Amino acid sequence: MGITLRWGHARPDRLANPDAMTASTKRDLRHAARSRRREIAGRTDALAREAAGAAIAEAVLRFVPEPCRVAVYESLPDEPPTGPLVEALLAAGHEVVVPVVLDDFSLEWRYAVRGTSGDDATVRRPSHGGHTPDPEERRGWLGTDTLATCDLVVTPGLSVDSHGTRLGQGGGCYDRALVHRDPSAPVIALLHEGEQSEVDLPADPHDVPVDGYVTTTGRVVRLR
Ligand SMILES: Nc1nc2c(c(=O)[nH]1)N(C=O)[C@@H](CNc1ccc(C(=O)N[C@@H](CCC(=O)O)C(=O)O)cc1)CN2
Ligand SMILES: Nc1ncnc2c1ncn2[C@@H]1O[C@H](COP(=O)(O)OP(=O)(O)OP(=O)(O)O)[C@@H](O)[C@H]1O
Repeated sequence: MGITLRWGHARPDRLANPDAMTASTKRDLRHAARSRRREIAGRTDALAREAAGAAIAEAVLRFVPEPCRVAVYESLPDEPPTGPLVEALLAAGHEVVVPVVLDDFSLEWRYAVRGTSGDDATVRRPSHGGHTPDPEERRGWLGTDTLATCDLVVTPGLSVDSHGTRLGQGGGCYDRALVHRDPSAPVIALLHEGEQSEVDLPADPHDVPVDGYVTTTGRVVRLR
């Protein structure tokens, strides 16, 4: 008896717009990656988190031998910790900038302050319950094209595949910001150990690949 292949029906709206096709796939992958991240964070105690922060700091610092400007971000409780990295970079004399999300999902940048960490407002736009900056604060912003002046860009991400395709939080904030980067500056994502993707992630034309990633065990993986 022959095998009958049962083809599914293509949804015309998805076929007409490849971006829409990856958008729904990305949504599912993001959902799974977020629950994996919650699970990893749930079994990471304070001591392990401290070790992860130190391992990331040590690994990333090896990328920046000369005093330079590094873009980092203020990690949320479930994310690989960036606090020790910011501290270590500042202590070594580097300039550190961190993002502020704007209503149109673009990112502004400001100098990092020692000891501050991300909270809910970090990933909420001002018009959607996030932090609304006052004029004084705005005066300290460095411009949405600040990545052009950075020698190393450290991005958040839920997963990265072997080509450097990064799955982010879905705002497209980093894709917009990375348009401005200096092409000679490495872009690296931070992941919990185990979050790297063994299968190819869907990539849209706007997705800017990362050059590698660093994990919470201090493992450095160069991809490009
Ligand atoms: N720690 C950290 N900081 C970061 C990021 C990150 O992933 N981690 N970002 C990585 O890109 C940027 C912010 N990314 C964002 C991605 C999505 C939405 C968003 O869809 N927000 C919804 C409300 C979400 C909620 O209520 O929880 C909205 O504003 O409508 C906002 C910001 C910049 N800073
Ligand atoms: N350079 C860009 N200019 C305008 N819109 C963009 C740009 N990059 C991405 N977007 C839009 O942002 C939305 C989210 O994109 P995507 O799903 O790739 O986000 P992500 O990479 O997971 O998020 P992030 O970059 O914040 O980590 C999409 O609707 C996409 O069209």
